[in-house]
Amino acid sequence: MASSLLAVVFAAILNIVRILGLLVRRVPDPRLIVLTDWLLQTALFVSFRLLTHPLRNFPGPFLARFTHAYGAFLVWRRCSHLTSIQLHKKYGPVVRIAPDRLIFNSATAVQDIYHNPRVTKGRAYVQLRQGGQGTPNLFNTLDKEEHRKKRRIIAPVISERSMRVFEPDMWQQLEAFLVQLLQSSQQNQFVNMTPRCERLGVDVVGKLAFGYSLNTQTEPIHRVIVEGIKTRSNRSSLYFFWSFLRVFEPVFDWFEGRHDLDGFYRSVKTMIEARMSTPKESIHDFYALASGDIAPGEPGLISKDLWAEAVFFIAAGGSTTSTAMSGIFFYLSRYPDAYARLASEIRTTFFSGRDIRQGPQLSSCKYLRAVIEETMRMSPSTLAPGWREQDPASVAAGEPFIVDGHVIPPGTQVGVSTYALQHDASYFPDPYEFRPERWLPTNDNTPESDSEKDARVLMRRSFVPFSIGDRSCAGKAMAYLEMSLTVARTLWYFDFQKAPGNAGMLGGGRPGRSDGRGRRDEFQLYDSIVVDHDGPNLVFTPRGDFWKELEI
Ligand code: HEM
Repeated sequence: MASSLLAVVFAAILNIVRILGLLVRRVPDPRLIVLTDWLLQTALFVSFRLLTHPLRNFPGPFLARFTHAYGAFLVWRRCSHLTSIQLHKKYGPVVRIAPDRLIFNSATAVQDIYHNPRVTKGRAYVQLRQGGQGTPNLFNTLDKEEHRKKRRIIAPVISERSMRVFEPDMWQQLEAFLVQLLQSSQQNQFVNMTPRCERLGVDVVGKLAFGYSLNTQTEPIHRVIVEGIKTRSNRSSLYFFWSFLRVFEPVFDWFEGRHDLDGFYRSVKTMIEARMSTPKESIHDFYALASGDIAPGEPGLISKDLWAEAVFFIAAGGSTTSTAMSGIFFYLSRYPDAYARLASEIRTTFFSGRDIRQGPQLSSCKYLRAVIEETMRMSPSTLAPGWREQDPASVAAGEPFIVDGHVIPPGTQVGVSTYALQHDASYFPDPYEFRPERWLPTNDNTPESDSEKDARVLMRRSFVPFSIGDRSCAGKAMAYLEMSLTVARTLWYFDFQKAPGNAGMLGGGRPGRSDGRGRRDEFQLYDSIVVDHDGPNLVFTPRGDFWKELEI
């Protein structure tokens, strides 16, 4: 109320100043008038933001109070996850990172934001629609009822049950991955795991989405999908933070070209068209399971709904798992004890590489699960906070929205940096140490004390790589299956270590850097909607004659 009153007063002052400006137009130098007008407007704007903005009492960098440019600059430098740790150290568990955005860093805030029926996705997600206004998909729908409907349609495609039917297709793609590793090992070449895992991820999701063999692992034709996903993601992450930047789209096109983006869209179109000409029920895929509810379009045309879901599905399923898998290979090549323990678990649980399938034996590999979780803790596949805001229905009902004890004004977007939270020493002691054991029960038989139990519960609640609540990842079962099969089968057929010399350093930090990238044994991530990375470079050696099982 007070702030709207002040806004009216400021507007009145501004108008008086403008009228005065008109009156003095006889002054010979009009530049002076423009300058005075501009200075006054700026002074009024700054005073308004400092004195009356509903978020004025939240701490944060001075510039972030006035403009989204501060946060957008961090996104552009691809380091906002690293900076959020520094900001939380400086300002505490809540930081104002933009005029209308707050980031939090506590287990309580995670529950208050992501597990809260009064909350919906923030309006920033509209920027993740094609062109910033296109048809909403499951991921960027804001309306809760519309989201529920979409989720009911798509969740069965990637459920645990669906994965039982889909596993042979995943297996086939994984076989190609292993054969490629074998060939590199026979040619004594080291392997950069980032492109290998990216191509595996895309091939798997292409099969699941439209029963289509993209074969990016073995042929170059559709590899542009991987680059296209990255280009789209880099731009979207800027718009996700500051929608104004979309006006520069033609400039980005001019500098970067649209080759990758157009190639990505062309490949998706090829897949959909090929699938639409095949009988629907003949393949177990997204198209067969979901196209009854998502109108596929007139014969020969792809509907906007199907297109929006397909573009997201390919990107979500293809890139996230590849980040986690590259991270797992990175950490195993740096931590010999973890490598030895995991290799021993895999090699004693199964009798042959052919037995490594979904089921109780794979589930019994507790250390494998711990390695996956520890990797996703240290190097989560999504770095940008998932922005949320109070649902309009809750605002209309006059309900309060409280996060970690703070009353959040309507229209404010709030989020948690998964990276910062998962590196908070109060939840994860020695947060930069890769220690899968933290996810396992202790071996000794001494019962857990109350404080140990509390610490374990708190650690679990602060581990959120898939997010939580009704907008959490729908593809979790698929992701765990893909990561488990890939790592277990690789360790069955091969031993690996980091490449010798400088090549072996790829993927790690550079000692001496003070920007959060100074840790040699931390897998370096570059912030974007789809996280970017490079490496590790690894040398593979086949184990005995086990490789002969592979279908070359
Ligand atoms: C390690 C692998 C993965 C990680 C860490 C991950 C993480 C996430 C996160 C954090 C979200 C919520 C994002 C937000 O709120 O902005 C999300 C949403 C989603 N993910 Fe994943 N994801 C992974 C793999 C997959 C896979 C393989 C699929 C399957 C194609 C998938 C499908 C989805 C879908 C459909 C949503 C939207 C859910 C909704 O809004 O209802 N994800 N994922």
